[in-house]
Amino acid sequence: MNIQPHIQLTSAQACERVILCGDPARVARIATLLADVKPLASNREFTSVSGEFQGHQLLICSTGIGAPSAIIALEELIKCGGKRFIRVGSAGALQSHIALGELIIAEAAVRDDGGSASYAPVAYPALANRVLVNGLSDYLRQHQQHHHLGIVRSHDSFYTDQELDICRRWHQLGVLAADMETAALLTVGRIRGVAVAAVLNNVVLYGDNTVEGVNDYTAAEPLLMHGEMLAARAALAALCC
Ligand SMILES: O=P(O)(O)O[C@H]1O[C@H](CO)[C@@H](O)[C@H]1O
Ligand SMILES: O=c1cc[nH]c(=O)[nH]1
Repeated sequence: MNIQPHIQLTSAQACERVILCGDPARVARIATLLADVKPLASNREFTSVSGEFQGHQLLICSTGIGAPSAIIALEELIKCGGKRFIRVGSAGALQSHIALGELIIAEAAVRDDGGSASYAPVAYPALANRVLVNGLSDYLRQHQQHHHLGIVRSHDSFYTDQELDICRRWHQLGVLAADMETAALLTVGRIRGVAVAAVLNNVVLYGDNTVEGVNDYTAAEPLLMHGEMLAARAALAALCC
């Protein structure tokens, strides 16, 4: 049984259903929704726990920031038996009708990342798994939670001098929000034949300062924590239906 070099898991911890998130601290917060939680591994940016939800075994694993580490986590989790993945992430809105803490379900993603480009030309679409997308939106609709469905953009840069112009361009094209991992996860998931989707918590209003918005995304911010836990509940429902 080979131990995967980065996530430090083996197929002995096999779990078909997986929640992915960027921040390792989010793993413990999402795990409060599970029963029988067991810490599995913590290596670099990859922290994982297992647990049970409504009779189903699940794994939660952090992926760090950006496409390369997200792809590494996805590839190694697939080797450990992962088949269905939902990213519970955060994003910055690219449209002014998206409020703080509101959720965005990615139907597809603009591939402005370098990681997915090493797998397929950018003309290859980054498309979410339809069953998981429906599961996420069904849960939010049933719980009367206003949410958004559409295209997000995944990027590699935070601090270039062109960020405002880049955001304005994708805003004009109707893209809903920006994150850094969704496009890579959707692309590599498709290529590997596993189901992947993403539900993103809006932590920055369109037009507001991105750095300040990301800085405010802490466990002390109730609106953003509400969005995070709602995203996690929707992901659990979609993975376990
Ligand atoms: O909160 P997570 O899931 O990490 O998502 C977003 O936050 C990070 C940037 O601050 C990037 O990883 C971006 O995709
Ligand atoms: O623009 C943004 C805001 C939050 N997180 C991102 O990845 N991008």
